[in-house]
Amino acid sequence: MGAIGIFAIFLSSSLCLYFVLALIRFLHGSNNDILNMKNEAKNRPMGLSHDMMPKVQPHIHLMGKIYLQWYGTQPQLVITEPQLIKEILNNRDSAYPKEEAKGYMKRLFGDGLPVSEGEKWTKMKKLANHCLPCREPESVQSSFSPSLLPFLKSSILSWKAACSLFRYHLHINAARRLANMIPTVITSVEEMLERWKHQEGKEIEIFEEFRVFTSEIISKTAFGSSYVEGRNIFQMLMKLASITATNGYIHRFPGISKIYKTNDEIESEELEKGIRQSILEIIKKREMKVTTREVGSSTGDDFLEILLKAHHDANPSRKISVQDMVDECKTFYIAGQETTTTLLAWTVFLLAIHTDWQEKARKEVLEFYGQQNPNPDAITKLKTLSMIINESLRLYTPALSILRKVERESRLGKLILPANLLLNIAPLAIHHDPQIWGEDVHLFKPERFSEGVAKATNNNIAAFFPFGMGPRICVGMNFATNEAKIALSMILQRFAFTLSPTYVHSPIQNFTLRPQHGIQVLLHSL
Ligand code: HEM
Repeated sequence: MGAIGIFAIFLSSSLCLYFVLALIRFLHGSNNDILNMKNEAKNRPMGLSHDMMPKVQPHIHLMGKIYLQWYGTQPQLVITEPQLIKEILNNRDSAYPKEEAKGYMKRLFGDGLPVSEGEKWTKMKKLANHCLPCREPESVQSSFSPSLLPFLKSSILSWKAACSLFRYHLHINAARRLANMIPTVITSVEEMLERWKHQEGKEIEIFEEFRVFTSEIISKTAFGSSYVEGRNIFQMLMKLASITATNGYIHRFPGISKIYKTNDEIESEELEKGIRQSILEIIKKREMKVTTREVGSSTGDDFLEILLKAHHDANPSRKISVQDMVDECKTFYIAGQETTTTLLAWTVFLLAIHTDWQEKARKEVLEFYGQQNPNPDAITKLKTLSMIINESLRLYTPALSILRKVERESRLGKLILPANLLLNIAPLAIHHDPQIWGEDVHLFKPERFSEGVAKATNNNIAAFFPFGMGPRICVGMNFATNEAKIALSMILQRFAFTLSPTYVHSPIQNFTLRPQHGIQVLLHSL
């Protein structure tokens, strides 16, 4: 039968594994090992050591770079082999779809874009791409009407021409969206930096600062409302995300929640209802604005406006429901804010330690804008800042897990995977693999990216994928990196910063990879 057959049988005896893993967990300590690391934090160097990854969960090493761990009540394969990752994420036969959201994940995302599949996903992705500065090859295919596709593909020339035309349209569209978002981002950075002025020479906690900032940006650009209006939703979503993160790996017998609900389950249900109610109010307000709007005036084509238009679309195949609108609003709040906050906070942290790179980045910013505000043209040319952001995304990858399931029995490399097996792709582990990045993998060296991502990864696209890859690549990738570049440029123009002696290094997994005790820096006006 061979190793492959034995492996398949091994996986199917899931109940047996449940007890094995429970025992390992008992022997190794709690499932919150990474959370418990704070006690050792003071003695730890300022990095993320490779051995932190396996410690996230008790696991069994299966073969090569494949591990087995337990997710809730299901076994999960943790894959840290780039070749296999590429195969999974680029698969186009629906062999590795997203797992249907259940329990806490369902309450958090509903059936929104990150968890939906099939036609619904295509429809929602188109809507999201419509309002964010994006560029992804998948859009080429999905943007032509299905009835036109056979005609366009009938000749290689007409297909190539259609793709070029579409790419040009995307380029113009992306540039327009970037130009649209810049004034909003600049205003919010200015407000944040105005607060910072009064902290000259004092300590400031930047994770919280960036949380407020990114919340405001996503509110304004996606919903046209202010952060204050959305504050309640944010607080509830953050609480729900935190409960989801802590409960993700907790073992409960299937169906037990129907008989007995934990405090977290009760609280998460209430949060879900509260979030839905608040989002419905924002939608209602906007709907009233739209109906009473004077002819010719517009609140722009922000995401909410695009969702509302789709909700009222006369064509049933394009129409979306009220629940779809709520789910997508939640997605934008959660996916758009938490990840970008993490990126900004760890980048400032790294620059606060590596003041030589802080100086280099400042020099570049001053060369491009002087004391002027960032402009679309210069933003795309900030090479040093892009290298720094990439290195920050490599060392402190915000999204720790990319989850898929095996739809039907499939061959992956040398393995035959049984249907319904969960796959956990771990970008952080790949980004910290010394075999890919060299022995200095844990060091902050933005120069790795001086000749682009392809060169840094030896053309191995699956060696660096902080935004995922393939059809499900992040729709907010350009939005997030542009937002980060604008904020960092404006900070560098006005302040020098160093790490405060009170800072305790303790990165934890709580939905994203975040600093458990915040990041304290000392500000010096320039
Ligand atoms: C530094 C910032 C960000 C990081 C690191 C990040 C990371 C990711 C990753 C890894 C995925 C792929 C998940 C998968 O394949 O299962 C993803 C998907 C997604 N992201 Fe982001 N993201 C960021 C910012 C944003 C922003 C600003 C938005 C929205 C405004 C956003 C919206 C989404 C959505 C809707 C998806 C689902 C796409 C799909 O399933 O087709 N993200 N993101």
